[in-house]
Amino acid sequence: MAALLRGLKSFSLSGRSLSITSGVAPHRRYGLPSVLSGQRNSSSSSKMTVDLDSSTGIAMMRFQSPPVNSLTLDFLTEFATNLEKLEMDKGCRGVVLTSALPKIFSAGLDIREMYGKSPEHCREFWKAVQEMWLKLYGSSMVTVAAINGSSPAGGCLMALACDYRIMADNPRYSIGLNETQLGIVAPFWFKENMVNTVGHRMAEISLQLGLLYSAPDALKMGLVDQLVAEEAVVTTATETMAKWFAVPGHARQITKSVMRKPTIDKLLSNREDDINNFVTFITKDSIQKSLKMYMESLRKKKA
Ligand SMILES: CCCCCCC/C=C/C(=O)SCCNC(=O)CCNC(=O)[C@H](O)C(C)(C)COP(=O)(O)OP(=O)(O)OC[C@H]1O[C@@H](n2cnc3c(N)ncnc32)[C@H](O)[C@@H]1OP(=O)(O)O
Repeated sequence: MAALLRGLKSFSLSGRSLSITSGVAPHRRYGLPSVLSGQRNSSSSSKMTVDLDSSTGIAMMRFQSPPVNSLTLDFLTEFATNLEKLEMDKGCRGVVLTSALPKIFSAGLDIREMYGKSPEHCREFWKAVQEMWLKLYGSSMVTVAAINGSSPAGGCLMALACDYRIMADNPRYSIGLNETQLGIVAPFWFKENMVNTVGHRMAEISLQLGLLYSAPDALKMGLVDQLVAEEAVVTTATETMAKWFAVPGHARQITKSVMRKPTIDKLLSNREDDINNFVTFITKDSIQKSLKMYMESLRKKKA
C-alpha cells in the first residue's frame, strides 16, 4: 500500500485541488496551454506548476507566467498558497524554485501593479509581497533557487530568500536588486536579506547603484552559490537538496531560524508601517512618473 502511494503529487495552481497519482500513473500538469500559446496569463489561469515527488520529498515549483514571470498579485497569492500547502505536507522536505520560461527566472514585481493603482490596491499588493517573502525566508523546508534566467529586483529577492542559489552559467543572465534604477527604494527587509547574503559593503554598493550582475559576477560576490550549465540547473538543485537532507532536520531548521529570525521579526513587528510607507511612497506623483518612464524605456528597448 505504501508503495502504491509513493509517487507524484501535483498541486493545482489555483491551489484548490490536490491530486495524488501513483509512480506509474501519468504525471498531471496544470496550466501549460498558456505557456505554449506565449500569451500573457489571464488572472484566472495558473502561474506555476507544483510537483511533489513523494519518493524524494522534493517539490518542484516551476513559474510559468508569460512573458517574464512578473510578480503580480495573483502570482504572489498563488505562490504563498502553494508554499503553505507544501509546508504542511509531511512528505515534503524541500522545494526547488525554477522557471518554465526561457531566459527569465522572474522579472520581479509587476510594475503595472504599482502604476496608476488605488492606495487600496497598493496595500493589498504590498501585503502579498510581504507574505511571499515571510513564507519563503521563514520556511522550515530546504529551499533551492534554480535560476535559469535573468532575475532582477523582486525576482532576486525570491532567490535570496532561499537557502541556496544555483544559476545558469550564462553571462547574458543578470541578477540583483536594481530598484534605485527605477527611482524606487528597496525596503529594509530586501536590504537585510541582501546584507545577510553578500555582506554589508557589497550590499551597500549594489543597492545604492541598483546593480545587476552577470551570472559569473554574481558568483564572485556570493549573490549566487554555484554556476552550472543551463541544462543542469534543475538536476543540480535536486542533487544539492539531497546533501541538505543528510543533515538532521531539526538541527538544520533551528539553525536556519536562529539565523533568519531577527530580520523576520523586524518585519512582523513593523508590518503595518512597512505597508503604509510603501503606499505613501509609491503613490507619489514623482514616483509614478519614474515608473512610467521605466515602463516606456522597456518598450523602447524593444522597438
Ligand atoms: C518604500 C517603497 C518601497 C518600494 C519597493 C519596490 C520594490 C520593487 C521591486 C521590483 O521588483 S520592481 C520591478 C523591477 N524589474 C525590473 O526592473 C525588470 C524589468 N524588465 C527587464 O529588465 C526585462 O523585461 C527582462 C526581465 C530582462 C526581460 O527582457 P526581455 O527582452 O526578454 O523582455 P522585454 O521585452 O523587456 O519584456 C517583455 C514584456 O514584459 C514586460 N515587463 C518586463 N518586466 C516587467 C515587470 N517587472 N513588470 C511588468 N511588465 C514587465 C515588458 O514591458 C514587455 O511588455 P510588452 O512590451 O510586451 O507589453
